[in-house]
Amino acid sequence: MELIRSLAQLRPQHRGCVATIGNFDGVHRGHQVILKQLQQHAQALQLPTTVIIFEPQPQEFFAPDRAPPRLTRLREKLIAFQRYGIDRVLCLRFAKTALLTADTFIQTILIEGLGIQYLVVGDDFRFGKGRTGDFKLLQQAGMQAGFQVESQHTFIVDGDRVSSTRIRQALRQGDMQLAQQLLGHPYTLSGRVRHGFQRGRTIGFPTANIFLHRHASPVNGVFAVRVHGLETYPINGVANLGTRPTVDGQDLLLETHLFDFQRMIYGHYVDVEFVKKIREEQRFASFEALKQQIQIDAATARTYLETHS
Ligand SMILES: Cc1cc2nc3c(=O)[nH]c(=O)nc-3n(C[C@H](O)[C@H](O)[C@H](O)COP(=O)(O)O)c2cc1C
Ligand SMILES: Nc1ncnc2c1ncn2[C@@H]1O[C@H](COP(=O)(O)OP(=O)(O)OP(=O)(O)O)[C@@H](O)[C@H]1O
Repeated sequence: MELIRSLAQLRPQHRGCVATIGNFDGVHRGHQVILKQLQQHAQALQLPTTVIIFEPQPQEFFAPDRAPPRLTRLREKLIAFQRYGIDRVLCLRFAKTALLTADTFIQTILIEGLGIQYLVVGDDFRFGKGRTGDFKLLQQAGMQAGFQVESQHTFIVDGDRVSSTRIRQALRQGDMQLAQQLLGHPYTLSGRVRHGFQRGRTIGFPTANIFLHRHASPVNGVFAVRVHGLETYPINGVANLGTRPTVDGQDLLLETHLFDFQRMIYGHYVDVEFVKKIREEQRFASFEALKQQIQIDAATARTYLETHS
């Protein structure tokens, strides 16, 4: 898969493709339907697939303080696109794209930049300055410029539209099963294991730490987890995602204690799959009280994972 980081990087060989546009936060089941459609048309037309995304995401650009925490960072989206067989990703800097009217967006990006032949979008897709562009406008432009546009029906689970907002809500409520159903895969956070303050090992719970480098996460609290990327099979564990109020922590940290595992894993890149929420993070009166609770959490997680494999 090829990543094209700006319009300026587009070359004549990138022209002629089957494309879609959007945030694709979570690359959830609604998005997956679009990606599948894209592939089918690309195969029929013998053209490559191109996904157009924006960085930062529009909400993060317009209201950075109010934007909800992302489900997937750029790296995770790219891994998902690759998994779904996408050929190219055009990642546009939204600061520039935000200024384009819908007509200019179509002309400069879709027609002159990519020379698209076929476009697939969701039925509520909006774009361009003031979100004035829609399926109808795309269709009119397509008739003039010679490309086809298809609108995909809203993908629904249990009577409601699958959306990144709904997935965030499920995660906030600790409903990992619903989140998985909407995502089409379990919710996972990835990162490199770093050194912690090493108090964990003094209480018998050494942890693999992943700094999330962000202010907010869609999930918080204590979870039964499966960690991928260390062995050929997943390793069970118990994790806390939070700021560790008991030890006056500040940064958002994902700390995982792996069961029956002793290897040094600093520097390893791992995927932590959130299987079951156990409880919210709390401030404990003492480190001893926290230790006792972690013992209970570990036993709860172990039992759950062993009985739900
Ligand atoms: C399963 C588990 C649950 C935890 N729950 C909490 C919690 O509720 N409140 C809290 O302040 N810290 C919690 N922690 C984080 C501990 O404060 C942290 O692991 C401890 O301070 C040791 O960190 P260090 O090894 O980086 O020094 C939890 C850690 C684990 C592994
Ligand atoms: N449930 C769905 N069914 C069909 N198409 C969808 C669905 N969710 C998103 N899409 C489409 O996928 C493409 C990329 O979506 P994007 O993430 O930008 O939009 P969105 O509608 O804001 O999604 P979300 O609400 O999930 O964040 C768009 O064309 C959008 O219309």
